[in-house]
Amino acid sequence: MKYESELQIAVSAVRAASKVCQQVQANLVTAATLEKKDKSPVTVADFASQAVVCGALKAAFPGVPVVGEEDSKELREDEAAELRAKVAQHAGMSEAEALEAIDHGGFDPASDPGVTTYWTLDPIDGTKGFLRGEQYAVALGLIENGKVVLGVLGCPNLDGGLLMTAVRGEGAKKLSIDGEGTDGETVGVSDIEDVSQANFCESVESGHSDQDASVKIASELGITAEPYRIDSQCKYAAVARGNAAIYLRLPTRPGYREKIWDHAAGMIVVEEAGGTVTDVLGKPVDFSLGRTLENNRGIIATNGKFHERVVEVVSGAITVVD
Ligand SMILES: Nc1ncnc2c1ncn2[C@@H]1O[C@H](COP(=O)(O)OS(=O)(=O)O)[C@@H](OP(=O)(O)O)[C@H]1O
Ligand SMILES: [Mg+2]
Ligand SMILES: [Mg+2]
Ligand SMILES: [Mg+2]
Repeated sequence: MKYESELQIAVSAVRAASKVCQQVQANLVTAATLEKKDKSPVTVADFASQAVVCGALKAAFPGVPVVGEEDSKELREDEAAELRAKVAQHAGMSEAEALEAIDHGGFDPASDPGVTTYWTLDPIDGTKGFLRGEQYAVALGLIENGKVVLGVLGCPNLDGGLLMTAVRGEGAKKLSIDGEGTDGETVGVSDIEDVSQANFCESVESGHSDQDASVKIASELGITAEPYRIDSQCKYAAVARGNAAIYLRLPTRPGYREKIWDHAAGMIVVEEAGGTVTDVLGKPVDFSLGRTLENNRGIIATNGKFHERVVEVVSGAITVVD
């Protein structure tokens, strides 16, 4: 199999980071933090998760850079001493090791177009879901020449903890988050062919996807099922295993660019499960342009049976402003 050692390391790193996140969610997300809308639990988990994954990638593949969502700037400040200690404790590292590992994720592909192979990491995707005690994901993808070739998506709260993996051309698999190794059950998209019978998933947060537009689009497609709102790249997992046939992420404001780590792992999992992923205008998703998907707007993922029809209706229903 291709990418065998990359997959092995990625799976074990995402499993370890998922456990760190589960522990933080169990210990630090409380009724009091929910009440106060206190974001500190996710901050600890975000940094610790990035430290764990980047530490493992740096040890195994020192020459392959990582495009991670977080950096250690805030964590290095004097006022962050307490936070820094918590991060190191949850990551199981010294403070210096944790800071160094986090900064291994500081690569920007736009800064060096000669580098065409890199990892991209979202240490916690769906931070708002994490804080609500709901769904979130640890998402790691490997990019080569602008395309995702491998993805590992940890979904610690989905069905008691599952992990989806995909290697380009080799299908998508479902593994337990607590297990070992990389063997798993093959997953496949829904086989619904009539779009009116499909259901779609979207963000819980209305600021991340235009939920008013999705109501109109669903009605035009003849879809009557309620939207399935779920946080994070768990939406891609839902499409990959047939819980939803469509994922709509519709631009909410001009100027926003999707981040590569918000899509790499989820996208390859859906594609390898038999689905199709493009942006809202039907363009292929280009991961070669830096930390963002500069040339794409929004996302449409489907089971592949009526993708063009969905793109057509979405293109007619929304105006994409730069
Ligand atoms: N305006 C806008 N449009 C689109 N996307 C945005 C926007 N603002 C933020 N983000 C990114 O959304 C990521 C969270 O994704 P979801 O919407 O799937 O999850 S959630 O409903 O917020 O839980 C979230 O990822 P995390 O920061 O990792 O949680 C952001 O990178
Ligand atoms: Mg994210
Ligand atoms: Mg994140
Ligand atoms: Mg974020």
